[in-house]
Amino acid sequence: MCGMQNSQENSVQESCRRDGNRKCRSGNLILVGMMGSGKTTMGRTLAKHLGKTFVDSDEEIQKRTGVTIPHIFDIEGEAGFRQRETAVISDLVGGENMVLATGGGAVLAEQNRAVLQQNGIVIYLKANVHDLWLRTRHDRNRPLLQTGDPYAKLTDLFQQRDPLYREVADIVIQSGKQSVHSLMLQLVGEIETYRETRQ
Ligand SMILES: Nc1ncnc2c1ncn2[C@@H]1O[C@H](COP(=O)(O)OP(=O)(O)OP(=O)(O)O)[C@@H](O)[C@H]1O
Ligand SMILES: O=C(O)C1=C[C@@H](O)[C@@H](O)[C@H](O)C1
Ligand SMILES: [Mg+2]
Repeated sequence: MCGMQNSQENSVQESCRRDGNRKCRSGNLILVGMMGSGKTTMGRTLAKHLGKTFVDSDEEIQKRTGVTIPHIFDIEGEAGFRQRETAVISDLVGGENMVLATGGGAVLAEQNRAVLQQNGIVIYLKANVHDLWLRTRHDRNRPLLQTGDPYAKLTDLFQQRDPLYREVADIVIQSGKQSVHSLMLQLVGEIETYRETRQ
């Protein structure tokens, strides 16, 4: 991290200390959004850039169970997976100075939405359905998209979830054709602006 980024991040943390609530003071940044919106990819890049710890709720579920997400869906169904997801999120949000990438369906549970909002600045990584489809079409690790028409499934999920992502988000950032790195730099600027307005 260069000196300028350090001083920028210090001033961000200083303004948040004055703010006094955990959302800001924890130093946590929480990414929500659809499958393929880039939460894992962007989360890793953002964490590295800001010197924060990167945590991913899907990865944590797989680590704890020792099996893949498709396997959990096979054995326990989506309902079983959601219970595990809620338990993992409620543990992970206790951390500090981290970037937390959530699973695409994390916002479905009201309990998750509440704890995400309370424990960090929530960023909705928004992408259009066509881009989501392009990014996920060759991947077999997303059980909800293993249907005859994943484009239609993504369209349905987007319609159902977009209001929930917007409800929980402090910042909404549109991801499109720009590189992950330039999107990350734009996001860093938006986080700084968000924190300044909370002084
Ligand atoms: N801004 C971007 N531009 C182009 N491709 C991207 C972008 N962000 C992510 N990708 C690509 O899209 C794919 C899915 O990204 P990623 O796994 O980060 O999504 P996710 O939001 O974590 O999905 P999930 O909710 O299923 O965990 C990856 O192949 C990644 O390289
Ligand atoms: O959008 C969803 O419901 C999901 C997204 C992934 O991150 C995983 O959490 C799982 O495949 C379910
Ligand atoms: Mg992910």
